[in-house]
Amino acid sequence: MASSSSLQPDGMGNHDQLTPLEKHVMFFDINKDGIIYPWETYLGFRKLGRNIFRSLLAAVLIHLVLSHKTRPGKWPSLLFPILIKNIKYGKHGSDSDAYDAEGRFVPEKFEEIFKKYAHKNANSLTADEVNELLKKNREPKYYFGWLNATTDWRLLYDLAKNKNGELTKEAVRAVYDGSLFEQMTMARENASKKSS
Ligand code: HEM
Ligand SMILES: [Ca+2]
Repeated sequence: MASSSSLQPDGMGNHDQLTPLEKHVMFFDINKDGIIYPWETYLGFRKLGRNIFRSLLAAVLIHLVLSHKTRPGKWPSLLFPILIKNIKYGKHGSDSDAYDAEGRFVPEKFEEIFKKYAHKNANSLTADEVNELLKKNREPKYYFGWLNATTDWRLLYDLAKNKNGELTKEAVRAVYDGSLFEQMTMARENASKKSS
């Protein structure tokens, strides 16, 4: 049966039925109505500790790129909403394919990332290894997808690298199932409680 969370009209309240890609973006849907507006993305990035400028930039770019892909009809909405139930249409090329076309997680593709690029340590990626991954995943002449993939991975590396400058397999796994963002905000909140 469904979890105890209240069901929204579009079913977004029921986490059990969400695909991993839907869970990946759920953190940014602050009022959990199934739609992410640019100000929610902005606040999500602020919660993750990004500064005002970077958070604004991320919100503008993400919504310019993804809003129309997830909305029916050909006219853009001036509020640039992203509909979570259609987030699979936001998939782009030059990615790892660890999300399939339906937004499901593909464990083999995830394992492949570490088999191919984790040279120094089998369970983590250095900055150079992330760059190598991006170079190898790059589809020729498809600059848009590559730019998107670069932003995803650089951002992930920046936010989630450990004190040795490595991105652990655990952290990458958690970005795919959507739990990383909650974990990071909890860690930040605990750290600020301790220091106050
Ligand atoms: C700190 C914030 C974020 C980080 C670190 C992040 C990171 C990532 C990573 C590493 C991937 C996997 C790419 C691959 O498999 O090669 C990904 C995929 C994706 N992300 Fe995010 N993401 C963030 C926020 C968002 C937001 C706010 C949205 C939209 C509302 C979003 C939408 C997507 C989509 C649609 C994909 C699938 C792309 C594909 O596989 O082609 N992400 N993200
Ligand atoms: Ca919302």
